[in-house]
Amino acid sequence: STSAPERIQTLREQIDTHNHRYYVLDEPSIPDAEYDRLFRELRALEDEHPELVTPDSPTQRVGAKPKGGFAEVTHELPMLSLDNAFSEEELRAFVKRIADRLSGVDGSTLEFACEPKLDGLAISLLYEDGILVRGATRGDGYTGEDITLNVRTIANIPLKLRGSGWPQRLEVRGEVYMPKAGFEELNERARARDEKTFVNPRNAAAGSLRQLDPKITAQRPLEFCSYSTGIVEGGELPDSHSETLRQLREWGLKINPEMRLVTGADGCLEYYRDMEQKRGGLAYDIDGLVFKVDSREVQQELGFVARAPRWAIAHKFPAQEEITR
Ligand SMILES: NC(=O)n1nc(-c2ccco2)nc1N
Repeated sequence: STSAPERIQTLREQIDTHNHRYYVLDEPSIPDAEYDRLFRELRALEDEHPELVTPDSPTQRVGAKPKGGFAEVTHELPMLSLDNAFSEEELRAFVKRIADRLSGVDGSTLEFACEPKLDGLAISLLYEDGILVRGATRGDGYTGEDITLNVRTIANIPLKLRGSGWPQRLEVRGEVYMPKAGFEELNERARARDEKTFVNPRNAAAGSLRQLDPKITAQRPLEFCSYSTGIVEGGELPDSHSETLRQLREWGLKINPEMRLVTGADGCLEYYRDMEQKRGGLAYDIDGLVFKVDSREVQQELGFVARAPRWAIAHKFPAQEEITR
């Protein structure tokens, strides 16, 4: 028969793989009942052998409520916001400004990575030696709140990276959001209990993440989607943004399946028209799109203006008349 440490290791690997397939690849691999059985067996073995419990075990997602408020986190690299474009002209002007700054580059051949702009809460995840060590809100871009215990409860945020080859210190940035269906169900339950409801999924996500008690956060239908990196130490990332996102997916992080590579302002505007059509049918709220110069070298050449990167723009949809939910 296999020893407890061996059985625990096997169960963890199986559960991590099922989680990856279910939450990141959207390809569930076993029936829920079978998954629950594995999870219960692991929890029972860890109860019998508490000395074998490690923070990255799938059973260690929901911690105890910390005394006092959230600790503060200073972002080593500021999490800057994005400049906005509200029209085709402004989008074209953005691309032209970039081309003008890059000697001899024709904007129509410049590659852009396009992503939906998720309407949630921006957070930072810090992985050291592949282990999730900290989660923080964006805050004002320079200082945020330490919400590590809360982000650990979000099922599609890996507690440890998959595969290998990640930098010793890797900061992953992305959005925590609440899918529309989860938002409706949450408000339905709140109404049934005469509790307060949330105005929209963005507020619901913010409210759920900034709960002091992780047990409450754990009950909220939150998801994470990564869209950029911050600190990278002790290792290399691919040369382009789109390749970096694909690498993050290999390491177990969710990226948005609507991400596309296009060329020039025309390519961005075609993506804008496509996504304007798809928007209503998406499982989550978006308030625009984000276009980023794909080449990291060109991003570094363009740098940032005081407030936002020169190399990225958020192209917002016209504000929807307040739809009654
Ligand atoms: N909110 C959102 O979906 N974002 N935000 C960025 C971003 C902000 C700064 C660099 O990239 N990218 C995406 N998809």
